[in-house]
Amino acid sequence: MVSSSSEPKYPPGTSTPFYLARSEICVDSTGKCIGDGVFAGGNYEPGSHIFTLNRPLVGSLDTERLIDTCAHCYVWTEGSGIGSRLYVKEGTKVQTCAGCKKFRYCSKDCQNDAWNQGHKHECKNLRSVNDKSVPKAVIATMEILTRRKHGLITDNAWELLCCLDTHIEDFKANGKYGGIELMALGTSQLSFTQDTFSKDFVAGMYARVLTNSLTVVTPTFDPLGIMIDPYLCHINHSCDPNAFVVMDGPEVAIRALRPIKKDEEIVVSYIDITNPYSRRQSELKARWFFTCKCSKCQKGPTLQEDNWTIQPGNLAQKWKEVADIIVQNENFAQDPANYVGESPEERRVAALQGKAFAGYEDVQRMTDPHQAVKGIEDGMRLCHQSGLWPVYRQPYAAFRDDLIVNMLTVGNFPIAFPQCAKRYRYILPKLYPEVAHPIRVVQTWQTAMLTLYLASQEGTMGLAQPSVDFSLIAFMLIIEVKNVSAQSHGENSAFAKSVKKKYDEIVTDLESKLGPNVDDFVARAMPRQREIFMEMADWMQY
Ligand SMILES: C[S@@+](CC[C@H](N)C(=O)[O-])C[C@H]1O[C@@H](n2cnc3c(N)ncnc32)[C@H](O)[C@@H]1O
Repeated sequence: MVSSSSEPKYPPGTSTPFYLARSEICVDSTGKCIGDGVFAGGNYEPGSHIFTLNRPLVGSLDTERLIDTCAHCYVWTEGSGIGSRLYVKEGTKVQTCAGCKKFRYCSKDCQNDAWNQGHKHECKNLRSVNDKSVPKAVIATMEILTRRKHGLITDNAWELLCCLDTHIEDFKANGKYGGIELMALGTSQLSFTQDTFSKDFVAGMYARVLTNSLTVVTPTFDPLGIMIDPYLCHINHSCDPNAFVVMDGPEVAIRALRPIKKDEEIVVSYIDITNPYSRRQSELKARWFFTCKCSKCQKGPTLQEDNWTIQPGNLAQKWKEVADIIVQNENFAQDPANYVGESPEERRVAALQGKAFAGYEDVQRMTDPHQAVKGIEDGMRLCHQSGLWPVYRQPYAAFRDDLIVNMLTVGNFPIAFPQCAKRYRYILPKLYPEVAHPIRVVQTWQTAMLTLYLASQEGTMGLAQPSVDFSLIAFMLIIEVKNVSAQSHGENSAFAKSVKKKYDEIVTDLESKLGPNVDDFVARAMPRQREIFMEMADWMQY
């Protein structure tokens, strides 16, 4: 293995300096630093851009996304029918590569660029497995090996990639190494690189992909696949991050969430940091093999993520009985991820929490939105009726996000809308206190576009009341997003531009109706519409 030095290394083509160096976060049990991290080369204000890479070294789409997403620029051609993905050009379609019949591209340019960047060496190989589904981590590893073999990965990038920890010993300890060796064998054959890389080296690279990849996302954070990059993959985790990753097509930007001082380590979140302490710790240990000691984790289960609405001892009799049945039949209460405490009351709550998270995981695997809605509603009822969950505690809040997405998919806008209002009022400010937090921004945008859609419908689908002006509520939300999208996504991002375009359209429309008095009208009417929208947050019982 190539050892990394603490000497700063700047990636070519980045617009703002950052550097890689020994991280004080990654330490072994004796406190010795054992890993690298990415450090700020300058001071950064919240919402400012730290650096951008034109594209990650390698990206690999989820199997389900191979059919509707460009394998080069990652434009996802499906998705929201209510317009929250306005940054996708109308009519964008993908066409299958005639060679491999596996990847699809949205244009000749994308196909040609992908060909030159490595697909020409992989196309034939992929064709041989055309009718079989190949795991994305295998495809990513295959691309890394093939591209290095053909001189398409520089020595510097290769050295940095090889510095990343394989966690082989951890995989041996958790019994998963056998599976890794098997996958590595398949990857070697698929990449035709047996003459270049040993079996063990390929297993190490495959393991690196498993433990170092980041998620490829759309600008509205729909997950599309995984990416590996020698620079990005050096960024360490914190449950209290000072930066976030945002994508604009293939471009990956790191932006500041909080003030970052020169030489401070840049940290992002690998997981959903709105989860309770024990769940975060378990997930990080299981997937990335470390114990998080960030400022938030050091406070243990004492922060808002771990709040319950009632004390475990005050659970209603009916829910005690439900919990006891779960304790007898499932092992949720023993799972450290659900840990609440040792007393019988706390173990009951742990069992209910485990049941809720298991239900949430089941929903993630469901492809039929009607079936998913049923699973989501069961989960939300458990969280609400047990009286334990505040609306912002997970997985209650995550169930609501999924409910909104699925209600939009099945066209049930009269339910989706008040749920969006509830999320906007009670959940987003709590979970994402920074107004330019990208998740808060895209979820507010989703609500804005739904409201605009409702404004365009005759009778507003039964939601209309004489005092409600859906157009104005939509305009209010659009203004809010427009004011922060440069911080969350970057001024020149396709997302920020699509928001600005929609804002301009609405202003033009209002001017045509109201003449030059738009500002007066908005200033007069908006506060009342905001109040009405806030009242709508209480329309749904849960
Ligand atoms: C994507 S890599 C980050 C780069 C890594 N530090 C290195 O030098 O290879 C992920 C790995 O870094 C380590 N890591 C990341 N964040 C950490 C943290 N907050 N505390 C301890 N180790 C961490 C873990 O070993 C994890 O599996």
